Amino acid sequence: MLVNFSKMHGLGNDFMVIDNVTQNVFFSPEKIQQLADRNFGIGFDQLLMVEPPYDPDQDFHYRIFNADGSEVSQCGNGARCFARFVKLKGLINRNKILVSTKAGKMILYLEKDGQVTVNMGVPNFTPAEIPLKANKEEKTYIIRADDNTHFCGAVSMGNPHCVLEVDNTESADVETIGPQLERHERFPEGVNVGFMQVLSAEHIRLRVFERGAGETLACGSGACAAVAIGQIQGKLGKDVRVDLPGGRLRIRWQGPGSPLKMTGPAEHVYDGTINI
Ligand SMILES: N[C@@H](CCC[C@H](N)C(=O)O)C(=O)O
Repeated sequence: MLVNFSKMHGLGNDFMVIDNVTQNVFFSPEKIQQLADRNFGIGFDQLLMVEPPYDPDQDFHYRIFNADGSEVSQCGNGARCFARFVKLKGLINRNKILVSTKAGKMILYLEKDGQVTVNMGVPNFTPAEIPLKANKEEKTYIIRADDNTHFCGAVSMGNPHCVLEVDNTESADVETIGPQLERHERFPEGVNVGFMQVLSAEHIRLRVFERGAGETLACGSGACAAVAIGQIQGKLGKDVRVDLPGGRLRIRWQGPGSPLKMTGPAEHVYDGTINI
């Protein structure tokens, strides 16, 4: 069977994107791992499947799979690439796109300057809904791993995130602490781990060790999580520039109860066909 796909990226967080509106493609977790392999496959952090809407008031449904084959409910950089993809492929001709994911509904806007803005919904700090094992909601949780104590904020952006403040993202021990917290027993579904350096109330640096993919050049939902957590901890303002290894995002959040907005680029790299 021949499968058409596009290779895309959002700030170097890269994707294989499949139109499952006009095709009928199914991959097992093992097949996804094989395709994600950077030496033996196409190579990507996440696979994005664009599907017909499950709900009549939406334009599309969008499924997300990590490089390890696990299906997840949110991907911020992927959402921007999804919006660019459906327009590029003529699946829609509007600049406002309504989409559902496993996490709920999102609204995406293709901006005149080529950037994409995503309404990421309301950040959810309720421990059971992140999910995080905790007796009560806190701004900062103390988590012990391998004789080390970590102070981190936690939030669901439709997927689970914890964020640690560091003095310098360049020297942060992302490779050790990332995997320790990713599968920590306090996070029953695993967690994406952000390392945030606060430069000012309007500017942070961020590295993210992603659940199911390892450290990526950028994580959109991770950037949203860092700003939401930084704001409730009193460190950040309402409009924040987030510098990730792959580039910059703008995150705007009016505070608890409001939806958070992310703006950034979405790039098409090439189209391909594989014989499965
Ligand atoms: N790269 C993404 C997040 C992808 C999913 C994540 N690894 C998870 O397991 O929740 C983004 O840009 O948000």
